[in-house]
Order: sequence, then structure tokens, then C-alpha cells
Amino acid sequence: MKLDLPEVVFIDLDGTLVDSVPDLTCATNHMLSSLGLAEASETDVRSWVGNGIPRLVERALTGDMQQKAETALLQKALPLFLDYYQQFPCEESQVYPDVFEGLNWLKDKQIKLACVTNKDETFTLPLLEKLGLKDYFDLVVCGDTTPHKKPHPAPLLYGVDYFRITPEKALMIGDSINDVKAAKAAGLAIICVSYGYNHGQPISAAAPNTVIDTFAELESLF
Ligand SMILES: O=C(O)COP(=O)(O)O
Ligand SMILES: [Mg+2]
Repeated sequence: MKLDLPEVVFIDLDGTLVDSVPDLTCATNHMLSSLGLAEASETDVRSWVGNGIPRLVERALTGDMQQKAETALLQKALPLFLDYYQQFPCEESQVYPDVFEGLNWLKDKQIKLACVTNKDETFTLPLLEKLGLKDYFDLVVCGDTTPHKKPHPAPLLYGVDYFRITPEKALMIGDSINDVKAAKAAGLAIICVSYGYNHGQPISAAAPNTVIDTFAELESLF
């Protein structure tokens, strides 16, 4: 079934627009080795990303998706990660193939674009700038823009409010169950990319409206 052309598209960052895991892995391993702990693999980090950096750091410390890290250890670990990532947010991160093509197609259709990420603003804006993505977006909603991160609908509802539209005039493109839950809770249709980070699980299991393998497929959906 074809989707209606939206007025606004909200697009996730990590795992959707940009493969940021190489730099997140370097920051994770700087933090772990500074604490005398064993380093993590890129595959581990890929499955830990998606709920913001503090959760990524906790997952790296515990080796577990849900477990809480000891407060004193987390208080030592977080600044180690943040200081490193602030210095090196974009050494190896890359825009995924066909992303620019898809963004240009959406722009040509006069659709407004917003980036909605769980990454804090201090890391998001330099990354978008350095990779040539920033000027595509009329709005950037970061992990610290509203009191809640995705899967809470607040970041998307903030965007809906900003553009003065109703949720059915917008849609979301993301890579993880956090994007699917946030979009559904906010009343938006959700398209997912198959190549992103969904905690090691196929994103089709989260039942988005559609799954695409690249941004080049976007135009065929409408
Ligand atoms: O910082 C994260 O955990 C991931 O951010 P995302 O929302 O852009 O995927
Ligand atoms: Mg993502």
C-alpha cells in the first residue's frame, strides 16, 4: 500500500543516516581501558547503541542490556566517555549509501525535514555539520531537547508542535524499536531501515509500517 506524501519527515541519526559505531566504539574502549577493564567489540557496541550515551556506557560496564552499573563506577566512566567523544565524534563515522539521494528527493518534494536523535546536542550538531547533513534539517531534536528520549513520544511531539501540524501529516524514518515505539505513541507512520542498530534484532519484528534497505527506495513508497 502506498503512503501519503507527508509535510514533515522526522529522521533518526545513529544507524539511519550515519554509521557512527566506529567512533562510539573508540570512545567506549577509551573509557573501558582507562578503568582497567576489557575492551568491547564493534559488534557489542552496535547492539548497545540506541538509548542515549549514558545507557551505552552502562551497557559497556555491565556487558548487559538492562543491568544498572554501580553508581560510583558510572560516575567515573561517563566523563571518560564524554570527554573522548567530544574530542573525536566523527573520525570514522560515515553517512550510509543513498542517504543524500533520499534527502534530496524529499527536499525536491518540498517536504520539511527534522533530525530526531537520542544523542545529546553537543555531539549531534558537530556530527551533522562535519558530514554535510546539517543544512538539510529545518529542526534538530536531540536527546536533551525534551525531558524524555525516544521511545517516549515527547521528542516527536515537540517536532509536531514546532511545525504546527497534526501527527498524520508527518512520518518517521528510523532504525530501532525506540523509533517505532516513539512514532506509534505519537501517532506517526514509521518507515525503518534494515541496516541500522536494533540491539541485534531484525527491525521487522517491531512491526514498522515498512522496512527499506536504502534511502533510494523512499520514492517508491509514495
Ligand atoms: O545516542 C543514541 O543512543 C542513538 O541515537 P539515535 O536516536 O540517533 O539512534
Ligand atoms: Mg538510531
